[in-house]
Amino acid sequence: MTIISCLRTVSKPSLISQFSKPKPKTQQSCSLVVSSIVMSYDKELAAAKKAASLAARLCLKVQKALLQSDVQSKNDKSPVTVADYGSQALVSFALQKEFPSEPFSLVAEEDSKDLRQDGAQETLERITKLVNDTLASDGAYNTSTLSTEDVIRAIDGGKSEGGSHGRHWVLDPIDGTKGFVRGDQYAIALALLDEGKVVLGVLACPNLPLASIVGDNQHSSNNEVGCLFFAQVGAGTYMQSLSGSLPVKVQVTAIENSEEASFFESYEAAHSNRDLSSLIAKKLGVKAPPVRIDSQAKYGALSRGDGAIYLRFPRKGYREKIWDHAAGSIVVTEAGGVVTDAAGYPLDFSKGKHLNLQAGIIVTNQKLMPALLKAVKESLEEQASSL
Ligand SMILES: Nc1ncnc2c1ncn2[C@@H]1O[C@H](COP(=O)(O)O)[C@@H](OP(=O)(O)O)[C@H]1O
Ligand SMILES: [Mg+2]
Ligand SMILES: [Mg+2]
Ligand SMILES: [Mg+2]
Repeated sequence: MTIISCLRTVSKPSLISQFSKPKPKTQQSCSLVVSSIVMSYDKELAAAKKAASLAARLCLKVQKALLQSDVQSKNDKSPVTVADYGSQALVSFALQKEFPSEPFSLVAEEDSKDLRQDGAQETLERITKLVNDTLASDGAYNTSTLSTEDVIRAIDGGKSEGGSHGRHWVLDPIDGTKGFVRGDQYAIALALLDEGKVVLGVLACPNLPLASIVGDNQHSSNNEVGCLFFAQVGAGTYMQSLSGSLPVKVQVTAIENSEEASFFESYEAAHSNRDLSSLIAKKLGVKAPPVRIDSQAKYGALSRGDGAIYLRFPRKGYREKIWDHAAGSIVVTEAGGVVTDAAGYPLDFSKGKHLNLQAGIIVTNQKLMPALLKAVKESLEEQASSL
């Protein structure tokens, strides 16, 4: 049996242990190969790319036609649009359609509570029409028209709590809702957790240019927008255009001198402590001004070497959600980057919907991480002592 065919036979971790029993010689050599090779999630990745691309198509359509009346108010005051719900319904529906015989678990940002209120019927019908129109324009799932109840059911497919056992899809149907409403950057972010670890991630960034958004390259002749980043554990990170170009392998920047680095932070000032990031940048000798964009498009941009650092320091008490970082983190780590909390610990996606973090999230390449961690530590101490 060749390495490739051996890999294809292994679709569940439990099968790996079967290889450890005494076996004919060919299977023994196969078990050695399997134990040293990471599992393949090709089928899941293909489904995730398809679902996220479809959701991106829906979002693009809505963003074009966005009216202020589409914006509802949620308890946490963040705007939720018909595109958030439509995107979640589509991805949830598509994944269930792709894997009909497997248990389905989806941890996702939205739920249908507001859509079940009196007066929300018209919004629900608009979402349902959008979902049906998008499915029909693609023709991929060969499905009959969905009812409003089907759409509610699909949205509420995302009620899982996640955790350290089994498989859970993790979805942010529109990350960067504020950017979406402004007409700026946003992402459809989909990841898969297996036994608490992120094993694949897809970021559809409909407004992100294919050319670099940082430094000299930003004046490239290629002004096409719409990127799809995808990564699978052990298999690297790739980018293609949402219009379907061939994927290219991407790598984080190789910069070793922090003075040449430029850094990303949130566009929204309320999402991260800018005084702290500018103190850190100063300690590192960073000369370029911060690049401020919404959503996990920051992780996508970093994965292909636009900029070198991402700094995120929410206010005290804010709890980060796994759907805001799961897909982005594997897209960066598979491209050779490092994603940790402010104390240098890896992010733990196995504890349910939230991440338990020390102070913030920092991202850079392996060479710059030690200097970045030192600058973060010193800056946090300085800020604390000045209070
Ligand atoms: N006060 C706050 N601090 C940090 N993050 C916040 C925040 N309020 C909202 N967010 C999160 O920041 C995400 C956007 O990230 P960014 O700042 O990188 O654009 C939002 O995702 P949604 O837009 O999906 O709600 C939301 O989950
Ligand atoms: Mg939100
Ligand atoms: Mg989000
Ligand atoms: Mg969101």
